[in-house]
Amino acid sequence: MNQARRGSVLNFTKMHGLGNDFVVVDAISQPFRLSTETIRELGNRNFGIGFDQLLVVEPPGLPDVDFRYRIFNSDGSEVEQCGNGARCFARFVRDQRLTNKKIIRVQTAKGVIELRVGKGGLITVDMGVPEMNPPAIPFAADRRKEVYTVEVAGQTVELTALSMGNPHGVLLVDDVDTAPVTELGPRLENHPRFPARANIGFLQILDRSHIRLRVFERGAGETLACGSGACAAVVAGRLRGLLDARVDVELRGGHLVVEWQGEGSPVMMEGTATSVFEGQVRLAGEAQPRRRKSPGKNARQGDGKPAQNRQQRSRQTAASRR
Ligand SMILES: N[C@@H](CCC[C@H](N)C(=O)O)C(=O)O
Repeated sequence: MNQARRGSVLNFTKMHGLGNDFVVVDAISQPFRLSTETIRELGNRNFGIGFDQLLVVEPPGLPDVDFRYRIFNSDGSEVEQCGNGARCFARFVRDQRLTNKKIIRVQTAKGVIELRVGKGGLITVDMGVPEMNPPAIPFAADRRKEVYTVEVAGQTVELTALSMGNPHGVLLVDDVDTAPVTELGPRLENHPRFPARANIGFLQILDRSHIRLRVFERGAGETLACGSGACAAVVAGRLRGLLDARVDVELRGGHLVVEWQGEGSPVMMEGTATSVFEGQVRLAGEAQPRRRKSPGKNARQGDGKPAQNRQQRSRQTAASRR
């Protein structure tokens, strides 16, 4: 096997959706394979680049699909869904000229999602049909309910459990500013009733079409916004009979519009995607095998760690919101 010199360079783009921030990597045009440890190091805000999620663009493995979309939390875990990431993914593949389509079909670990690039840079994501069946979430319960009681930290809380492709628990609170996000968030994320862990949303209803939301994300902690969490919150509010079909969701980092017509319908989410800068990181450790001239469909390249003398070049420093 040919070996490139140690310390290969990985090109990336730093992006965010309402402050939920991402490092996005094109794994079609460059070799990419990172260990869990390296992803954690790159995600570290003090010693790495810093991100809530790492998003990887790969060639699709299915017909009639444009790309494969892989998502890693900053703790290194690979997950099924990321709503804000999906909007950034759509903007990234167009900015990088990997496609010029306005409707982009993307393969995720939980099926195919569709991204639509609209006017003014707004991107709409069809997040799929929410799943409320406990084993499919997964959530430990003998039957489906709209509201479950859960014992946590010596108290009983009520939550709605559902999957948006990834697992969510949603609690109703009077005021998100005083909600026990950092106390209950990590405990519920790791609660035994969520065997795959979960994202925990704290939902405040302002009126039937306006909510406020904070989300303690699985594998990333509290983020400024969570797209799948916003969808889960609207579904939870609708299941409880508290919300209309189209809802403005106010998160700490900005607003999203989420629409759900009800049982059996997909959830639609609309919002912005922002590109912040492009950079390079030099990866030390394991040598990166050279990419062959015509890589096979599933070709994967070596493993690497961020080097001590990491270089990041900022080619575009001003954030450009579209
Ligand atoms: N920030 C995301 C969700 C990312 C994945 C999540 N932390 C999980 O583990 O399921 C979003 O915008 O949906």
